[in-house]
Amino acid sequence: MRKTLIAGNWKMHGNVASIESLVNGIKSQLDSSWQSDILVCPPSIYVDRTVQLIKGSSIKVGGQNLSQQEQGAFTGEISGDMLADLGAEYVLVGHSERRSLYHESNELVAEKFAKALEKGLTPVLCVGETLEQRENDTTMDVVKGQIDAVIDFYQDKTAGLEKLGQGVIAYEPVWAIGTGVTASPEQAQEVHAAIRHYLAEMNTGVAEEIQILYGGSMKAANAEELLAQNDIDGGLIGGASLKADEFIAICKIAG
Ligand SMILES: O=C(CO)COP(=O)(O)O
Repeated sequence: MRKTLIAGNWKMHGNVASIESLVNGIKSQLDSSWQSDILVCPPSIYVDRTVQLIKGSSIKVGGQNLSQQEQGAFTGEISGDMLADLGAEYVLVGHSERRSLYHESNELVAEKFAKALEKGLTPVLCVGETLEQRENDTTMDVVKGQIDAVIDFYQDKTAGLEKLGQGVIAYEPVWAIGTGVTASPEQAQEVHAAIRHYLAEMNTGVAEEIQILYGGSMKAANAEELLAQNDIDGGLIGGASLKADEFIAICKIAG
């Protein structure tokens, strides 16, 4: 039975005061009977503070990105060790904004995925197609390519699949991110099921167990329908995760 994961990606938003009020707002409304995991991914500079703020609650903290490098002369980069050192448990890799704005290739994202695992962090591999790719009917080719790169990073396919299975996948259609246009529950479920089917052809255990989150304009008003789909195991939420009441409403639906 896959556990639901509700994750907030705060992107480059917030300051000390707003993050304090956001975390306290979420914390104060948590219900200990909820079965889902709750994760927040602040900007890296606020990871430390967020970890302090969530203390005493079940909320987990993740980074939004990490370097594929171990350490050294890489000005401006954040290593997996640093995130883990501060108490982060997860890290996003390959968010579409990183892929498009910072030219992160599938291969680079695979390196980051591997580095995260090596450091004891759970990588959340973000995958998804642009509107043009969807219109050209290449959604699954794109998504498979993004997943294959992670598997192929390892010596053999069996090891690669096992490593992939230690992470989380987030399907985030680029056309639905920050646009207010959500994939319909059917559209999202179709891709989630296709991802699971693709993995099942290679390793049924990994396919059954891996959490596949949906991301792209998810909010309290559409979360119920999306989370009701068989292959949607949670959400990766941007804008709606910046408001405590809205985020908590989604967590409550996930229950
Ligand atoms: O990119 C996202 C989460 O990583 C989704 O962002 P929005 O929820 O703002 O569309």
